[in-house]
Amino acid sequence: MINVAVLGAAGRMGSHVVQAVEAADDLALVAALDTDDEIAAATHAKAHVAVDFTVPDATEANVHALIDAGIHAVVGTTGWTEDALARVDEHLRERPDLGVLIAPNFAIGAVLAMRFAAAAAPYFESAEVVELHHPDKVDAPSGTALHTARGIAAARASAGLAPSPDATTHDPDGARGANVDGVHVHAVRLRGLVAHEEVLFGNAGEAFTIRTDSFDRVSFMPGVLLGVREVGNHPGLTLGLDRYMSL
Ligand SMILES: NC(=O)C1=CN([C@@H]2O[C@H](COP(=O)(O)OP(=O)(O)OC[C@H]3O[C@@H](n4cnc5c(N)ncnc54)[C@H](OP(=O)(O)O)[C@@H]3O)[C@@H](O)[C@H]2O)C=CC1
Ligand SMILES: O=C(O)C1=N[C@H](C(=O)O)C[C@H](O)C1
Repeated sequence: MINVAVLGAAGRMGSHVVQAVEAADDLALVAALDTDDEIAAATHAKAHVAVDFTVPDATEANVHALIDAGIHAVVGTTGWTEDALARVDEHLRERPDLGVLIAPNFAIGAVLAMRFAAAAAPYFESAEVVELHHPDKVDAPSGTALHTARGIAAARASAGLAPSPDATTHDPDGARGANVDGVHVHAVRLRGLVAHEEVLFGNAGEAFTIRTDSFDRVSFMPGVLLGVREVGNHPGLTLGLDRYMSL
């Protein structure tokens, strides 16, 4: 039995994780924590793994506290910077027995979309990312879109591709979106949506589109549970659920 604590348990994602853990025969929910609760409560409850779906401003401090407490961490919260990831990596050197998984998206379709986008990237002159989310989301672009764009940019760089063609010289209102390592990323916020992404590739005379849709937050739960079950077998810092899958 794996004892699980959920941080952000009252939130949109955390409340789904609480239900998914409670429904799993091999997992025990031992702590459901939210704002103002101390990580110490997870220690007292003998948690082996903590799942963090909180807010970008809180998640790094939570992960450091979990490492200090000797608890594996599965993190879905977005907003991680390269510097913050480096600090977690450094901290984990003090605890080589612990695993921390930080994944921008736990939906299987989104994990595959990120991998497929990186695989397709060397073969197209143009690439852009459009992410579409519910309007209560606090960060933009989404963590998934950032990861997707960085993967495309790295694959293009490895293949020696020139920048995507773009004649724009006048864009006073930022209509071309965010520029993530040379890949333009556009964020839509619309009531009725949950989490969606399109990756657009173009060559002369053709287009290739990858699209992933999470219509319901239940779509993230199989990936979260995979992370909970596997994090103890993967010491150190892991970025992306694909690292736990045979892809
Ligand atoms: N990786 C993935 O697959 C997915 C990632 N996400 C990401 O997960 C995060 C959460 O999303 P969502 O559930 O929609 O957001 P919510 O705002 O619904 O939930 C966040 C919860 O965390 C609570 N909280 C804030 N600070 C702390 C803290 N220090 N300790 C414990 N709890 C805290 C909030 O309380 P309060 O409201 O009082 O501040 C709230 O209940 C976002 O970064 C989002 O991008 C979302 C979906 C999928
Ligand atoms: O806030 C959300 O809802 C989501 N956040 C994650 C992100 O920023 O990529 C994952 C998913 O897109 C849902």
